[in-house]
Amino acid sequence: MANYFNTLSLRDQLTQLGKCRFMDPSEFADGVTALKGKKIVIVGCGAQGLNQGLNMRDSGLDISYALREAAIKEKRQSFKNASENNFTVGTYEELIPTADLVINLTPDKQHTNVVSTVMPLMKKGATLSYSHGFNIVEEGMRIREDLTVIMVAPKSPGSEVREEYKRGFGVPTLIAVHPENDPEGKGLEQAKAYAAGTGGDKAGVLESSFVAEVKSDLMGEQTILCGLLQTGSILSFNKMIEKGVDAGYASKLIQYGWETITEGLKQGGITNMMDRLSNPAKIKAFDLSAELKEIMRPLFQKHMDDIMSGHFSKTMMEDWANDDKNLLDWRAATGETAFEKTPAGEVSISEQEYYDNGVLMVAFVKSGVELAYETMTESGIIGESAYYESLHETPLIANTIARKKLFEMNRVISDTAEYGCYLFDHACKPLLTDFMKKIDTDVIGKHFGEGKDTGVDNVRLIAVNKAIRTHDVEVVGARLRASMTAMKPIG
Ligand SMILES: NC(=O)C1=CN([C@@H]2O[C@H](COP(=O)(O)OP(=O)(O)OC[C@H]3O[C@@H](n4cnc5c(N)ncnc54)[C@H](OP(=O)(O)O)[C@@H]3O)[C@@H](O)[C@H]2O)C=CC1
Ligand SMILES: CC[C@](O)(C(C)=O)C(=O)O
Ligand SMILES: [Mg+2]
Ligand SMILES: [Mg+2]
Repeated sequence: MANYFNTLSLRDQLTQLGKCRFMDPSEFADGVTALKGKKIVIVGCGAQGLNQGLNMRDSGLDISYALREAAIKEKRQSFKNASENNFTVGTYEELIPTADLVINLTPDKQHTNVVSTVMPLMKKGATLSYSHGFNIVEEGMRIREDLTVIMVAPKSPGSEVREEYKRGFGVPTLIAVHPENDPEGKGLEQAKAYAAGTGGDKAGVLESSFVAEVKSDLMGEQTILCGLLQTGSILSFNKMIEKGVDAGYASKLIQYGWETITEGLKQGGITNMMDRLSNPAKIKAFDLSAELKEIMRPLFQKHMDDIMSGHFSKTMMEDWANDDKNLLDWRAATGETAFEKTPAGEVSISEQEYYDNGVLMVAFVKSGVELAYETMTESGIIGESAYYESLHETPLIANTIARKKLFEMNRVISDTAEYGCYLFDHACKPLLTDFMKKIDTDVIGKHFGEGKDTGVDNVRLIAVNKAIRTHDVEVVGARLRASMTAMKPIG
């Protein structure tokens, strides 16, 4: 199998990378009708499998789970997830031949194996769906010509897919139809109905392509969403310990700080997050962020280049073939960091204190969101896609760190995201050595400017505010957030 993206002409690569249309809510007027009464079988019942299935069943669809025999016999977690929620569970042989739609929600590493096993069992004219297109785009998986191939990719961890649905909304979702597999022209209608079933249509759906989803998803998760939150956590914690800040306080500031400051991001973008700081702290965060952007830009560009060329997927697949040696070593090393091992102290930290004592964290978030957005859009990915994969999803990932630190983040995200996160973190930490030498507790651990003159130069403040507000991620973000709030909850 050859990397599908690399087999395309440059013109086709650019067309597919640039495919991105924000769909009008009226396009979802038929809801789940295109899948109503159809037999839907989900393969795998993990982070995405369970939560998407629960939402679709609550939306009136017929969902069951096909698991490998050993998982059923040994009553593994996937079996418990499905059976304890009263879903029908069966083997591939029992359920796949009956399915109109087979949804593959197993880890990306297993897709070639799973799809090769499932495909011969699928009935003629059925549909196969993915929530991430790695297998199609990076591995070049070829699917039987009579089958329709679609993608419905929630821009969120599975836990949030369910929580947002229960709140009456959903998470933004990318949908796509594989251009090589739409023999009956029904792919888009089915993908729309599936997105409506998960609640995605209530938060905004982009009609995209497998190529655009894969290249933007990999870039977001490796850099701002997971990689930089990991690097920022470890470096900020170590600095506070070096400077004598109480370990329990430092641990709590980081564990819950990302969630608190990115709540500001979620509500009103980088502008609002920065506006939560005092004027002098805002200017300091702006300057730190500019410095961070200069240092990290080549690393962000390397990640994007390696994702585009297929180098990233090639090296990750080599690790798969090597029994996940790098992944497992990096996972173990993360578990041994002082941040992971130090419990959050029983101290009270007010919402505002997370901003005032976490100016460096604000600078990390601003630099990472802007760099990820800039690097993606410079490579042909459309602003809306880049927004979802940078600014929009950062608070959702920050929520996972608040639950159980980096362990929880890396447990909840896909194995592909976890691998990319560690890869970035191991390259980024050494790059920031000199930068971190200059950092003191005024920007991490203590209140910035406490007891000092809070005056600022008006001209500088106006220039800083203008630069923050006119960044393209803010312009695109304000438009998308306005359309999300205009959408109605699930009826
Ligand atoms: N994690 C996330 O939040 C997101 C994930 N995605 C995508 O969703 C897909 C699923 O990822 P995710 O939910 O993280 O996966 P998980 O690792 O959470 O789920 C794994 C599931 O697949 C089953 N499984 C594992 N290995 C095999 C195998 N060899 N054969 C058959 N079944 C197997 C497991 O069951 P058992 O081992 O018990 O048999 C389990 O039910 C991926 O394509 C991912 O990129 C997209 C957006 C976000
Ligand atoms: C951010 C990681 C992700 O892409 C996701 C939750 O969207 C993943 O692969 O887990
Ligand atoms: Mg993703
Ligand atoms: Mg991903």
